[in-house]
Amino acid sequence: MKKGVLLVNLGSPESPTPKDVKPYLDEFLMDKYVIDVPFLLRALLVRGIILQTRPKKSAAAYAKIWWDEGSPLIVLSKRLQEKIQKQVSVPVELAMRYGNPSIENGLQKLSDQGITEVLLFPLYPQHAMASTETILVLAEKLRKEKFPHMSFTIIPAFYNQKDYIRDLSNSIKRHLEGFEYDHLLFSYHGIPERHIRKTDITKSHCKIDGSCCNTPSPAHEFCYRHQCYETTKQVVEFLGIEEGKYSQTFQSRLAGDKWLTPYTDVEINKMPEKGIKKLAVVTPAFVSDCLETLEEIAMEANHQFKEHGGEEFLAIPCLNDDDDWAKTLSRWVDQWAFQNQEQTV
Ligand SMILES: C=CC1=C(C)c2cc3[nH]c(cc4nc(cc5[nH]c(cc1n2)c(C)c5CCC(=O)O)C(CCC(=O)O)=C4C)c(C)c3C=C
Ligand SMILES: [Fe+2]
Ligand SMILES: [Fe+2]
Repeated sequence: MKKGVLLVNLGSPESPTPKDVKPYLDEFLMDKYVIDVPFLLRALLVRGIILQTRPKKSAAAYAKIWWDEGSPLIVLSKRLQEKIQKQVSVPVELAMRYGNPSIENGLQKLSDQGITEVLLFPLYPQHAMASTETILVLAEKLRKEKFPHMSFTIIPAFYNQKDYIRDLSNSIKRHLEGFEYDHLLFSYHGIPERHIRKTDITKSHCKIDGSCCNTPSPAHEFCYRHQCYETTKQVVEFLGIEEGKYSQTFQSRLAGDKWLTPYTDVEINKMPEKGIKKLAVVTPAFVSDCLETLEEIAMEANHQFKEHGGEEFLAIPCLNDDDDWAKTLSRWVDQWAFQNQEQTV
């Protein structure tokens, strides 16, 4: 049995133009794990309302962060894949949940190399139905329909893995060198509160209040909110950041639903009047810098912070293709590859 790895990230449009952003957003927002309402209502909302205006606005935002080589998210994911490939003994392919290179294309490339055992690796530290789960569902559908000779091993959300916390913390520490911050903000991608309730396997634990995410429960295996708090807690412990000098918020909400609070933009705007003049922001829901970190945080939030009286703003880059992080992922891949070898011997 031959083994290979499929790294999967979110994806980006082909170019930062409304013509390419529209089909990308259509695929993304018509995913029932992202906008989780019945098909007709989803089509009405997405195609009848959101896609009438958002592609132009989003394309303008993408244009501000686009690189000569393409989308930062895809370029950075490729760099990570290449670094891992150099350090491991099995083939490593890269795919995107939306747009290209597709998951089907990635599985086909692995299949063409005779690979039957695939390590499926969603590049998300915290589990959410709109990120990890939709990858797993689509990959399984494709496996059943087109690659029945393959089997998958899944890398679960790694929000509390010692190696991840260490690499993330060390990266934050390096970027904070020489920046005397008043406050460190952990800003995570938001999700609608309803998604938290839907992924609660106990169907009763998640109250989305002050205590549920700190009270041990089997629900936490899939609770995005708990996993975000846990990442923050462990990084803060690792770095020895004192109470009051950090906080956690959720960014990038769409209009309509109630999303996880507190909201990043609302909190950042209030900070200068509370005496926070030098703000550092880290975005641990993303392993690769993307629209949401480069435009929404490094540009927009930075601007808003200063408009409200802030003085200095530091957007800490994601782990991207950090050498230690690439080494950690390579070690995880090799552990799986060799463990399986031992099992089959
Ligand atoms: C942390 C992982 C992510 C979760 C969970 C997530 C949920 C989620 N997102 C939207 C809507 C949009 N997200 C957009 C961009 C975007 N989202 C993530 C990650 C998660 N999203 C990333 C990495 C990116 C950036 C992609 C890039 O190309 O750089 C966008 C598109 C941009 C825009 O128009 O603003 C939308 C829309 C929803 C509705 C949702 C959960 C329900
Ligand atoms: Fe998103
Ligand atoms: Fe909770």
